[in-house]
Amino acid sequence: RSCVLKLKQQKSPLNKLLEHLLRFLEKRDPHQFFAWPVTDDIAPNYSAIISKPMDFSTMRQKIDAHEYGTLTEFSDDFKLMCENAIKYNHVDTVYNKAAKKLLQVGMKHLQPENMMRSLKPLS
Ligand SMILES: COc1ccc(Br)cc1-c1nc(N)nc2[nH]cnc12
Repeated sequence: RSCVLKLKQQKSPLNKLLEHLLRFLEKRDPHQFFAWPVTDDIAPNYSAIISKPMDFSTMRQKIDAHEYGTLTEFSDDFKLMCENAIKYNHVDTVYNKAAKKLLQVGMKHLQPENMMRSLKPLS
């Protein structure tokens, strides 16, 4: 029984990388606009305008459920999250601006050649 538990606790290298990247990206959302799903209460008619919502808590659940097979799938959800905020919110809002900034920072660090920059503390 204990060996089964041990196997369960083993994190795959990809999952370790994704958890590190998620923490790195969450730090760049100080207002926590992207920490939780956007509700229609917060943003009127959001669910009618945004067909595929995404947020950091959902991404964490997907990591824990091993739903990301590749780094690209993780990056795609990150881009979707930012693009939703850019689409729903007018260009002169804090949310649109924060999403553009977060997307720019995220894409910089999600490029393989730049990955070492955000992974150095791990090595
Ligand atoms: C979870 O969302 C929020 C939480 C707290 C606060 Br204040 C605002 C939002 C929020 N509001 C809008 N209009 N668009 C978004 N895109 C991502 N976040 C948001």
